[in-house]
Amino acid sequence: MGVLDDIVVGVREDLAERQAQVGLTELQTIVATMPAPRDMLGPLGAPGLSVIAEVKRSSPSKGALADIPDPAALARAYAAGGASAVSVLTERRRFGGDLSDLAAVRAAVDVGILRKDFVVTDYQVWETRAAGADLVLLIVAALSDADLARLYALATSLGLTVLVEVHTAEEVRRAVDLGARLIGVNNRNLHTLEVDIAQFERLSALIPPDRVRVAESGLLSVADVERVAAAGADAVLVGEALVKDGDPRRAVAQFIAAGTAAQKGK
Ligand SMILES: O=C(O)c1ccccc1NCC(=O)[C@H](O)[C@H](O)COP(=O)(O)O
Repeated sequence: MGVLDDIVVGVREDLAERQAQVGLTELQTIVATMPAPRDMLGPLGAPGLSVIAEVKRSSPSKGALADIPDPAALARAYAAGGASAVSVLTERRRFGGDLSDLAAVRAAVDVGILRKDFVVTDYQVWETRAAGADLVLLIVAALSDADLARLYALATSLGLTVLVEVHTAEEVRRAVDLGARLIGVNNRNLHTLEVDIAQFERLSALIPPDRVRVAESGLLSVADVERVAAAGADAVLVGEALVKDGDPRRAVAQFIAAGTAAQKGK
């Protein structure tokens, strides 16, 4: 069993506990009273490089990354630096996250919020919307075509923008066939945890130009961000480099400026 399969087993166990506490009907009642999510395709595809800045405490590949006692404060720094969206890892066992982090970030910033988790059921999509997220991640490698299509349709019907994550040429094909508007190339292989930022360079050309392209994972320096921006990234999703930086506001602003310049020079 690869790392991704292992993570999903734990996610399903934790999910069963939450479902026993809050039923689907209760979530649907909450959602019915909520304002519509922000549409994030426009901001992420706007001219210049957009940054999706992640709240990430730990990871299977690197272990503990940063104490983040106040996710809202970190999110405010990201937004002040110009981040278009904040990604909140809500998986508990491997990433030290929680849905309450997302709620705290929602209350603190007015930019888009991505729920970064391993979404494999309809319940999680409703839960994402009820928590106040604007975007949800669907990982192609974790889903059959039928599940991917059903979850995508549900999420879009709830007003969520879906970030469809791929890592191989075959997964790009599945994402494009699905009609995904926002496609993220994860430079990290979720079965082996190997990272290679050339993966974005290889797959970017396979994504039709009318889709918004996100380069995800392993972007640790300005040079890395410049590289993917020159290869066609409209946006980058960055965790480790930002949570380990003593000045996340400045780090986000620097990535935006460098990436935007690299897009123009390509
Ligand atoms: O980060 C991991 O080790 C990881 C392992 C298995 C599944 C997912 C994983 N990360 C989730 C993410 O997608 C990243 O947190 C995100 O792309 C940011 O990556 P980074 O900038 O490398 O922290």
